[in-house]
Amino acid sequence: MNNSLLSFLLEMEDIWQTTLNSQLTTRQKIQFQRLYELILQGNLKLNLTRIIEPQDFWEKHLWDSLRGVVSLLSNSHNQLSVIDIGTGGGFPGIPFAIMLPNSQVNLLDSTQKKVTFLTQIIPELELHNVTTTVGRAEKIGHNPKYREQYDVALIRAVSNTSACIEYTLPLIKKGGLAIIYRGNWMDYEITSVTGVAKQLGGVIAYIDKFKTPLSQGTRHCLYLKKITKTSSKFPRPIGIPNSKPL
Ligand SMILES: C[S@@+](CC[C@H](N)C(=O)[O-])C[C@H]1O[C@@H](n2cnc3c(N)ncnc32)[C@H](O)[C@@H]1O
Repeated sequence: MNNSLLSFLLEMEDIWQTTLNSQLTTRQKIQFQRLYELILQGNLKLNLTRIIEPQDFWEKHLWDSLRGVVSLLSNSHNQLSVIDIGTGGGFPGIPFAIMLPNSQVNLLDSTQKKVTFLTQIIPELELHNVTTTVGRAEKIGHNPKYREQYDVALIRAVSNTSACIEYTLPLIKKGGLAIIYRGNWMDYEITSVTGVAKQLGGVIAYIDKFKTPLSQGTRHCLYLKKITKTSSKFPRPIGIPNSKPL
């Protein structure tokens, strides 16, 4: 077994604790190590990620995935229903599920091969709180099995912000939270984002700006709260939210 991530996790324990408000159990450390190994194996066939060095994996996949949900991590008993839209190799959804085992996480991706891979690795990670769905956010957003069913929708590196809002808000319940992971953010974007959120029944609750702890990369997370039901005209048909942002 290649233990390189595990030893890095141990080295970084203090940073993890202070920046992510949480401590890892032995089980969680082993799950992260196994996830790392499985992603490296998966990469041989599927183009899952270019982030493969242990430090980069720790910072850009594990830490970054969890920094966006830091306010939820301090209570490991949280029982939330969560969807990760465009999850790819399982980020941020799998780290979330490892840290919050009482929450239910649905990993959604439009690429069958990626979802097949995820379905295979979930039992290997001994995760009992994760399901997978293959499909487009534009389509499942109209399916009553998924529409307005989630407390939290996560979305990282999937599309422009307007499309991310159109993908997430229809899927969350009134009172739920959409968390949109971003690199850079310009203050002038607030006007258009406020307008798009309003059309979908949401408001901006908070915009968090932070730096990653090792490479000091700038990150932003947008937290949108859903305050009214989303109109049935959203999401628009496949491809439209991305090509014709609201
Ligand atoms: C760049 S990857 C990001 C993966 C992961 N979220 C991460 O941050 O590492 C984008 C993923 O979104 C998926 N995707 C893009 N548009 C989608 C849509 N409309 N519905 C569902 N999945 C989508 C793609 O198949 C791809 O796996």
